Amino acid sequence: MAIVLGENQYGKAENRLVRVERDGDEHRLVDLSISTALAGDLADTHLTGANDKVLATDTQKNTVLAFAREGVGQIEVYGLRLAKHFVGQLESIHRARVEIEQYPWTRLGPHSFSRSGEGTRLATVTYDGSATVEGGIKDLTVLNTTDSEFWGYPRDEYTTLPETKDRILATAVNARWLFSSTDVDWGKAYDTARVSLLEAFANTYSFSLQQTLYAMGSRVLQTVPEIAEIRLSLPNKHHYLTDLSPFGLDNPGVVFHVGDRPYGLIEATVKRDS
Ligand SMILES: O=c1[nH]c(=O)c2[nH]c(=O)[nH]c2[nH]1
Repeated sequence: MAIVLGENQYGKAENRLVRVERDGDEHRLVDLSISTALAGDLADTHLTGANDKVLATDTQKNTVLAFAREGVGQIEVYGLRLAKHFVGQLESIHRARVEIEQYPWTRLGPHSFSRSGEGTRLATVTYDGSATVEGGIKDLTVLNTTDSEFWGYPRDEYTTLPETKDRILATAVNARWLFSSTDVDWGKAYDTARVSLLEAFANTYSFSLQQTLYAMGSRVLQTVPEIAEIRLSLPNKHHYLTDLSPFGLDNPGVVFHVGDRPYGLIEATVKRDS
């Protein structure tokens, strides 16, 4: 039986990096997690342990930190700088993937901040001679207290879910979008995509989370021309109306208990037809 090495990559995962920008009395904060992953002519280290083609993961970590000295800027640009550097560094490295998460902070004062819930910004840059950039957002928790129904689904011997003409709809948006170019105003694209997701969620009268997902994805494609497609993964954060009748109380849509798990997970890609 022949045994061969399959696909492989290696890197330093989840480098946590905070950069403080002190130009002036009002400081700015950049809070990131960066994961690097390199691939290429790396059979030797797996098969014989010869490491002459391996850019050490410790070196990758140091590079991530050293590059931040000069400035981070938009995370897509920082990712592109790093990915191109890694591929240029050793003949053996053919592809670099840099995944960045940027945690949001709200200003409290000139040098004070609080972590905010406006969603974690994501960027994944892949460089193998040409560059691919994906943006995204995760942990953007949203909720509509009404304008959500779910009914008309088939019933079989295992169906117990009552149909509803009024429910809470809540999710934590997890979205990734593929840019068709690297010549993009990254900050504007992110802000526009984020606002579009929120507006479409808030303004869609929903008959299913699937319908809301499609509306959210469509809105992003309508408002950010450089985005070719968007993948959405939306957990349905179920809110169950609590039965208060044992206590002699009614419950006209006031008290809910929130289900943790299991949860519905609604996922789809929305893309341009071309
Ligand atoms: O929006 C929903 N989509 C579903 O597919 C589904 N399934 C379910 O039990 N509740 C819901 N809600």
